[in-house]
Amino acid sequence: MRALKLHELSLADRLADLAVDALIDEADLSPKPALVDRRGNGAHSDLHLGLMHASALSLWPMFKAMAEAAIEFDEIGLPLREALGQIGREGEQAMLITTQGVNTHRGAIWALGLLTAAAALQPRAVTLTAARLALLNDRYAPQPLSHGVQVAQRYGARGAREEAQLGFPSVMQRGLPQLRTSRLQNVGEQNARLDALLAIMTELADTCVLYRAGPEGISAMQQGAQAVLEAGGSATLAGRRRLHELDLQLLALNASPGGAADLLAACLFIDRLDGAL
Ligand SMILES: CC(C)(COP(=O)(O)OP(=O)(O)OC[C@H]1O[C@@H](n2cnc3c(N)ncnc32)[C@H](O[C@H]2O[C@H](COP(=O)(O)OP(=O)(O)OP(=O)(O)O)[C@@H](O)[C@H]2O)[C@@H]1O)[C@@H](O)C(=O)NCCC(=O)NCCS
Ligand SMILES: Nc1ncnc2[nH]cnc12
Repeated sequence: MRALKLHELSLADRLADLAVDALIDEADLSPKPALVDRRGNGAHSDLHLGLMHASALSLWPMFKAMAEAAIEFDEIGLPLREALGQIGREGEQAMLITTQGVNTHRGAIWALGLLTAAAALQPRAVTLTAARLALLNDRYAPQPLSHGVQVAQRYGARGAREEAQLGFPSVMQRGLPQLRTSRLQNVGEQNARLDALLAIMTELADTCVLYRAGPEGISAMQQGAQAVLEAGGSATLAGRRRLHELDLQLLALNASPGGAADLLAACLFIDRLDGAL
């Protein structure tokens, strides 16, 4: 039988591949502070690396369907936004069936879902297009008292919704420039990705951290990440020591930066779009 060549895959297939690859690469990256990685479960009792992989793979049909919806509707508007919401909710159900009820990738469904659709629609203006989609109000979205909503009420924090509506500033202004700067310094790809994650953590109001550890957790995350970068980044001995300290500090606070992890996956996805389409 003739082997299928990569360029014979449809655009939607390739975007879904890129999104799942980004999620798996994020999960595998180690050592991430207090997050699930190759070393262990971080600050999570119900997550492990195999579950993160299975969850990422379960989302492939959802990402493909989001890209196909964007191609079919072919314009930014409420019909596409509401179709994406419906596909996202179904994807969330598929994830929960795979993980037996554990929330592995809720934030990633939101961020990477919007970016996948945006890449299918406007490959030259992906984050702007994703932001315009995120600004549209899906009339069928449920309004649960999520952790994000609870910490928004308590601390006025801006969460996943606003990050997308603003065009992913944590990725575009922090993560992606750091990823590329670290690569230019020849620190190795894994260290460049760790540095990108740390750069995202320096300013993010991660609602997972806020919910679990309040403003103290956010300060520990932001200042600790900054300290690693100022010490020379994760490829240096001084930076590694700071990274280890940050890991211990976040574990002691039970503070898991799950939102930052999702945004690292978004960063890897956007990085790879160049040249892949
Ligand atoms: C619009 C939504 C994003 C909902 O937003 P909201 O803030 O109301 O909802 P949350 O349920 O709190 O989820 C947001 C998830 O986004 C990630 N995140 C956190 N902070 C940020 C940030 N500043 N910027 C970007 N992304 C951020 C984070 O996801 C990761 O953490 C998950 C674990 O979270 P947590 O809830 O704390 O943990 P649990 O296991 O549930 O509890 P404990 O362990 O603490 O006991 C993990 O999954 C990561 O992915 C936030 O969780 C959008 O999601 C939405 O509308 N959803 C409804 C369904 C839908 O329509 N979907 C389709 C949309 S196209
Ligand atoms: N590696 C990870 N660990 C814990 N929560 C996450 N959410 C997304 N990626 C994660």
